[in-house]
Amino acid sequence: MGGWGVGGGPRGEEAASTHGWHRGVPWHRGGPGRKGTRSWSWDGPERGLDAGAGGSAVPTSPPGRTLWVLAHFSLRFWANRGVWVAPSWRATRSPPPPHRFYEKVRALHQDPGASVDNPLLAFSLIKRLSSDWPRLVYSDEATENTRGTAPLLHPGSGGASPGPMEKARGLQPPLRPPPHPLPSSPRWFQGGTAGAARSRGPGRGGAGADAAAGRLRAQRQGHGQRRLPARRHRPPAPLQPRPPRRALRRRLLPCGQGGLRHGRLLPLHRVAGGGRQPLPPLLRQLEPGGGAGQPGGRARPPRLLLLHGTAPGPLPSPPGPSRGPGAPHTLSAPTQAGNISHALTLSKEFLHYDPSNQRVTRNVAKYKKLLATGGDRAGGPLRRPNATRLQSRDAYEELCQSLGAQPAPERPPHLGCSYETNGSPYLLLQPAKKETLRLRPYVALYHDFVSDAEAETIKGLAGPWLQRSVVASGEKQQKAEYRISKSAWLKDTADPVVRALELRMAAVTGLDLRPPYAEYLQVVNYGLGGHYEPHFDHATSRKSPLYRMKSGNRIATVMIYLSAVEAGGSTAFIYANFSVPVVKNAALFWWNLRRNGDGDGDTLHAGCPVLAGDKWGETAPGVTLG
Ligand SMILES: O=C(O)CCC(=O)C(=O)O
Ligand SMILES: [Fe+2]
Repeated sequence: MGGWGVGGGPRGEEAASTHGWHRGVPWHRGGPGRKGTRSWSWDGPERGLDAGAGGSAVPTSPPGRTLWVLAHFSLRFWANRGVWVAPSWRATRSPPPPHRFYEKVRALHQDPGASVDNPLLAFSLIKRLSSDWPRLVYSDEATENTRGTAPLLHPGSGGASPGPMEKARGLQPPLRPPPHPLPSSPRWFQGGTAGAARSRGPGRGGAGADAAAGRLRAQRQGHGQRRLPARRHRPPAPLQPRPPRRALRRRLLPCGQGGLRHGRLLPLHRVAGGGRQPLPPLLRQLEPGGGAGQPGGRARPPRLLLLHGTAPGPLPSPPGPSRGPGAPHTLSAPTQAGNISHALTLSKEFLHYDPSNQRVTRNVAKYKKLLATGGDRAGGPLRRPNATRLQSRDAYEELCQSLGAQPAPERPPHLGCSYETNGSPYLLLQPAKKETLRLRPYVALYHDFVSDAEAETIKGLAGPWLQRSVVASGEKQQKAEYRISKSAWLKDTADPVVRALELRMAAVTGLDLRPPYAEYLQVVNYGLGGHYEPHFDHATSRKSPLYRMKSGNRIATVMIYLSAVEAGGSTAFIYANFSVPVVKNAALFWWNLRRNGDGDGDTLHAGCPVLAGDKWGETAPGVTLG
């Protein structure tokens, strides 16, 4: 005990026991507001019985219940055929639509009362506001309820002369779904929730969670026996796997079992160049604190950063406070999510209340032009073609559900834990604690690679500069739906801690991380549901701009986990069929290229959706051998 390995701990079992803890809001069996099923749903009676003093008129004794159900359905039968049922009866005997509506509202109001500091509750709250409430408000029950209660509220509506309330307010039109997603459900959140849902985390779909748990159980019983989907283009067999260069003979240590729990994750990314893309005018317009079109606005660092650039510029100064009265910052959310038509709707609504706002007036003109010219489609987040049909998707989802490291199918003697100096004087006094996780592809985890203080420093330095992460898309860098996170780049001159980390990484890996051989460190932050779907870190096409960079293709990646996460967030190696849990302060290392310089197809990997917590990482894709 007291060891520091992750390779064979009981994490999978822990994960399984907590899996599926969250069933979301208890909706009706027939689904919210689904036509055809709702009048035959048993939810009304069942909920009435369960609810006790919750206001239900449903009898609790079996004969009474049977009678109630018969009366209930015959009432529905005749009501559906237009036969009048006395409003007073309906009002006192739980008429189905208001009853169901009431139950739904009540279910949504059920709250354990715990603090939203708990990330799971925070997620559940956001989900409730984002998707559950709109579903309820625009449900069939709500519509029927409105219609059904209109005669009660407006006694004159049945006859020729309108009642007093009708006169004042007019007849209520039936509610319709909103033309666009509500402001509370920006795409980034939907992307995040989708990611989390794929991992069967918080959310509805208990059946999915059960199935996932079942798969997980089966998987635990046959360690690493899962069948992977066939690969289309299997790259040539790798040359001998190689540990980092100049590895000295090492003493293998037993890796402690279960000594580590899901930890904090701090990946370090380093990106060559670090140049920045000019802010698209549209975004600059909406930029809080200045930018084009903001008289007197201080020059702001651009919001979009290039993953690869040419001339690293100085670290920009932190964002200043918002300027301009009533700057509609919230409007930038749909714009940045690529939903220009929604941004247009919101901006028009904004102008309704503040017609003199010049900035929003200009934006409205811009959005209209963008929509007319199709420019909105060009700027939206990148979607992966046939993403749902990716061969690797099932394996990705399974690995992410397992929430931890899978034991290697075989445990050759060279897998395990060791102290390493790698021939570096930097490591003589404090050797690196290395856990070799896999040989093909070569993946190692260096435990306690950074201290808590260093992790906090890095997060503090990067925090003000975090922007939505981008991916390479041809010559450009673009936001992508399959990468939901924020990132910032750190030059080694930003702080002595950054420089120290670079030296440590160089010592441990034997790679030269000085410019122009490596990219800047990239700090990544994943919120709830944040994820990075399966990808390669190296360029897979000769046409990629990576090949034209001085540094060449990315030979290896180091990722430091800077924070712990409560659930999810593992780094999954899809083809290699294992995932590494987030271990705070540890650094994950893998080679992206084979010895001959070809990309290693076995390194397809992903950042699993974060289910609870906040995942920070710093990555450094090294690009040349030292
Ligand atoms: O977050 C992770 O676990 C993986 C991140 C990653 O692969 C990347 O940033 O390239
Ligand atoms: Fe990656």
